[in-house]
Amino acid sequence: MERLFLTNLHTPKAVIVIFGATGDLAKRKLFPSIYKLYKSGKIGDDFAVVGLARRPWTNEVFRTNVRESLQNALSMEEDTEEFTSHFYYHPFDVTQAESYTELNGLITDLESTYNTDGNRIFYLAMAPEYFGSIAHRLEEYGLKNSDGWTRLVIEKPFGHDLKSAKELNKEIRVAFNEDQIYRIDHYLGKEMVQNIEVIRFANGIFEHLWNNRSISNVQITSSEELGVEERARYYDHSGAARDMVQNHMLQMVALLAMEPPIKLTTDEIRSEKVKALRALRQLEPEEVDEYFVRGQYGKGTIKGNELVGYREEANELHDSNTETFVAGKVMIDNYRWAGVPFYIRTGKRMAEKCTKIVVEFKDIPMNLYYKEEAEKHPNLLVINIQPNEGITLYLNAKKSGMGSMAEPIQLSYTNNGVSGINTPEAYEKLLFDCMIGDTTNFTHWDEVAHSWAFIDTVLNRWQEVKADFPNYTSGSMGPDAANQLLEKDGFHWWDVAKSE
Ligand SMILES: NC(=O)C1=CN([C@@H]2O[C@H](COP(=O)(O)OP(=O)(O)OC[C@H]3O[C@@H](n4cnc5c(N)ncnc54)[C@H](OP(=O)(O)O)[C@@H]3O)[C@@H](O)[C@H]2O)C=CC1
Ligand SMILES: O=C1O[C@H](COP(=O)(O)O)[C@@H](O)[C@H](O)[C@H]1O
Repeated sequence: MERLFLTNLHTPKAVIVIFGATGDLAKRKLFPSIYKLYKSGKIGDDFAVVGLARRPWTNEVFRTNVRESLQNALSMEEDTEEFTSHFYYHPFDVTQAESYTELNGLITDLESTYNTDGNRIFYLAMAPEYFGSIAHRLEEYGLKNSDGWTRLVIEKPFGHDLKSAKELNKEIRVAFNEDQIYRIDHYLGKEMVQNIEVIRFANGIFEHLWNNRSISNVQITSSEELGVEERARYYDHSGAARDMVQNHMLQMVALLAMEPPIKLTTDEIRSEKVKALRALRQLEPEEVDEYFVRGQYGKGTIKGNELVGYREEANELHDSNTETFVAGKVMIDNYRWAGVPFYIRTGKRMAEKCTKIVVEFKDIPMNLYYKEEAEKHPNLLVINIQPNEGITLYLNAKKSGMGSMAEPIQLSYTNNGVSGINTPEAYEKLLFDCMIGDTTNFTHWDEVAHSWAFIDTVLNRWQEVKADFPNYTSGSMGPDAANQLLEKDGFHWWDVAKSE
């Protein structure tokens, strides 16, 4: 594939410094994303990447590693020599002060070689315990004193609870302003997550109905087939609530629930999201079991593969009480949403990999076109986030033939089918946003804080009471209690996957 140059406008220039460049995230997500930006002409030749980690690699070993990552992630055999010539490796221990002085020298040299105007991105793809001290040392050793802009990209998790998140934020804010901090939530880079706002606010037919008068409930599912993989150490300390709910799931809730922004600016959009998160109903500890369900997978089968349970995945997990599944009922106590439950559900080792949102509309007062009550089908708006990208609207229409009975029909839009191209990977979009200084799709501190405040109550309650795990089979859609959560409100999870 030839490299494309999409625009004559200035492409962003920067030295991108990746802390943790020998790690999994860099290899699986960051290198392929930078390559796709390069191939699509979104970044030109004025960039360099400095990879940092402790192992004693050379530039050549690093570049070979980058090439392998591209082959694996993008299944391609292209010549990437020119691209990888922009990559430099510097053995570096983040805990050693002298490393930072040497790093500053290397970046300064590369800035003149690659004409990057002193713009620097520091991407922390490392364990979170290092985030605060790295930010502090970047300031202390003058790495922020360049002629251009400096930006700090921080991976999740941002803290372990509200208290630790506040401490971390305080440490980082000593060195960087809020507008220099890019807290990544990769769901905000997904095409259809970004589309939620457009679907809502660019369509009169939805915006009029988008409230408690017309919507009975909203369901957000993000299910994974994968188990804990190689991440037992991290995951067992985290669990599904911290790993997925505090960030990705509540971000989707905020986008679905927010009021229309008065302008499409970062501040206006963020301010509306923050207001929605502020309106989350804070639970009392004794209410947690009524609103939330936790689960941990046992053994089972997915696509014909027999799989062990979570506790058998690694020695240190043998008596783990960590949840690999969460379902919850989230209430938003404001004028628009009073009384409308937002049900969320996420877990590992579930039946399929799928993220989707189902908005269920209220029934009309009288429907004469169905003989049986049970046959009636409410209108649903389904937003398919992944693996399929698109929207399906479920309506009722006349059954073909004699009579005037109704049946559900679907109006579908598939994103890939219409545009004819694969949508960019989330990290690709977010990296580009960072290079052009757009923080809209990154999480502001206030969003992080409100999300932690909400989820802390649930976690504290779970900490007190040992769960009866395992309680769902690998390959299922979670424990029965997750179904009962909706049934007691007169709803059920919509399994709309097979029909699409
Ligand atoms: N992997 C993923 O899919 C996702 C990861 N994340 C987040 O991204 C971050 C990185 O995750 P991941 O790549 O999986 O982690 P890995 O454990 O694979 O990588 C950690 C990296 O840190 C380096 N490192 C460790 N200690 C030091 C040190 N003292 N000085 C310098 N470098 C050090 C390691 O290299 P070396 O041993 O050579 O020093 C390695 O490059 C984490 O915050 C994680 O939560 C978020 C979403 C998804
Ligand atoms: O942040 C995370 O997300 C992934 C799921 O992301 P997706 O884009 O594949 O849906 C999850 O596997 C991981 O545990 C979590 O840290």
